[in-house]
Amino acid sequence: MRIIVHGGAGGVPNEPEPRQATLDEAAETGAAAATPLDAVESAVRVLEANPRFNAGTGGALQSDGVVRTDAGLMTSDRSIGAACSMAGVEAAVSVARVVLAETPHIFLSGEHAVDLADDFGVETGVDLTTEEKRERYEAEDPPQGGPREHLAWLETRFGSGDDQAGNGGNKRTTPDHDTVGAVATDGETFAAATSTGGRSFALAGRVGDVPQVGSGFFCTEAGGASATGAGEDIARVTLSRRAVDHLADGLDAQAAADGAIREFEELTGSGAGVIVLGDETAGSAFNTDGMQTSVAYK
Ligand SMILES: NC(=O)C[C@H](N)C(=O)O
Repeated sequence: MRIIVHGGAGGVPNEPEPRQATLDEAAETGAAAATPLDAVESAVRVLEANPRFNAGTGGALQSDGVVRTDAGLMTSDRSIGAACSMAGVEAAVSVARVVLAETPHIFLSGEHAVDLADDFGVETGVDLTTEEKRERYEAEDPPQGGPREHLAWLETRFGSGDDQAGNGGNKRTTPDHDTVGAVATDGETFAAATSTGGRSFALAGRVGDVPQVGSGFFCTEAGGASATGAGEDIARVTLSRRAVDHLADGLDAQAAADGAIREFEELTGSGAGVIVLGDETAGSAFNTDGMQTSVAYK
């Protein structure tokens, strides 16, 4: 098994070493798995369980102070599973896998996704909030009332506090850099997965690129990709699909990642990163200040 994992694109993390050690552990865990789907699920679960990453435990708080998790995965035969807006679910990637394996659908949301998790043995009711993120939220004088009040509150706080409309607003320095993802191959088939707590102080119920096929993740027989960064802008350009299309056009994984990020920047002026795995090659690219990755092979 060959696997590449990422720990999110954004600013340079405060403590890169322990994060890198966890990414290496995730890659090793995935490389030891039996199938590419098992590989990406098990690798992402290592990262979801670690509060240093904005996925599962340690996820970003939305405007109402709740962490809601999103994840998506896909295999090269175009099987897809995604789940979003789940309160109290650490292993979002495993819920996505339940959607893929156990339902005739590709995407489930909110309380129904949590019910599905519960019924299929994925733990629910987990406290995903870290003290540090709770304190950061409380210090921002949280909004009361309905969505209009929340929108007024998040105007100056969401992400890096810049314009949310695209057009270069979601700057490269966005602090929300800890989404996680993995792409794996056994030499014959591929799988890709991405998982996140979203973006800090987003409107309660907001869902970004991560569980949207082609945006946060994509996979065909040409290879797979997992994206991270300003989710609204990633969705605008379907970043992961773009990277995999470059593989299908014959580029190697590094050139595919570079091309996709170059186009993303030209089209949005925003910040993101992507990991790509093709036939023989792994690649990654980002236009933010940092993105940690790890590759393993067994
Ligand atoms: N840090 C991230 O990658 C955030 C994620 N792309 C989202 O918008 O939900």
